[in-house]
Amino acid sequence: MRFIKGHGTENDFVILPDSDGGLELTPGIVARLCDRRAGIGADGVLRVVRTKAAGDPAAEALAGDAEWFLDYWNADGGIAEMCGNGVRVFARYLVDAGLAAPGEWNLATRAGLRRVTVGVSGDVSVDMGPPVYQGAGEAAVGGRPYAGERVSMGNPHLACRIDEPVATLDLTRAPDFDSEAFPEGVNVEFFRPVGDNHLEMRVYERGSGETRSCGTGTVAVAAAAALGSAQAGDRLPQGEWTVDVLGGRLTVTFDGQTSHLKGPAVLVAEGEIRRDWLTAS
Ligand SMILES: N[C@@H](CCC[C@H](N)C(=O)O)C(=O)O
Repeated sequence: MRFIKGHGTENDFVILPDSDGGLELTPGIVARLCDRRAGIGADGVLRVVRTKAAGDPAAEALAGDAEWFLDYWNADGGIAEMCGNGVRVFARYLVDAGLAAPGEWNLATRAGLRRVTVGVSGDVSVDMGPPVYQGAGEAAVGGRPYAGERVSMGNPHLACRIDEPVATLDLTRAPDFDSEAFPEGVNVEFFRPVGDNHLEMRVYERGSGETRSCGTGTVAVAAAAALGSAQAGDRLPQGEWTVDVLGGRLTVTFDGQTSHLKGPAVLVAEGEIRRDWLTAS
């Protein structure tokens, strides 16, 4: 099985090319691939499959609008609806492999279509869709409660504004959250304003633990920070936000209708996964 290793602001992925959908990926295989000591190591797996061969009727319904489907898996083997950094790295891979031309086109994800803008090299940007505000929520770290804003970016987020530097948080263990509010689990972000439209953020991802970046989380915190500037009701924010994560810097732009995420998407290595390792229990 061929693989490529890539990352977006150090949110890292094992990319598995599977154009015609022959690969039988299981939660166990994904967890082993993502294992940082006994596997390749990653925050998640991106299976690259033609939308019409995705093996998922909801995805295949998007085949007329997007040639490729992002089949995203978290490091623990769970599936997620969307991955903002993953989409960007996936697009970089498609262009690098000659499977898509540089330019602007749709990708299919479990959260629907996402439009990417990708050149021959450099940053990749993606239309992430409008953030969906879902009201207040709460998480706790080491027994200390943090109030946050629930935001859906296709996947669930709780964006908690804090006053102290994010470096002071201990995220070695998963934050506690209300499982009735988040029956499917949640990605929990902690952010602090550090300048005009400028935030720092750390994230504890559902299914992956603390990661060095999260694209959907970045948009969620910018949306939560912008909430005060949005008018009550159905208006969405406008403006550009810089979000510093442990692995670098991302830019989030709101135009009153949707959100765009822009940042680096880097391919690092490629190789073969040994069949004997893959089939060993
Ligand atoms: N790192 C990703 C988000 C990956 C999915 C997330 N862990 C979930 O379960 O929803 C990003 O860049 O958005």
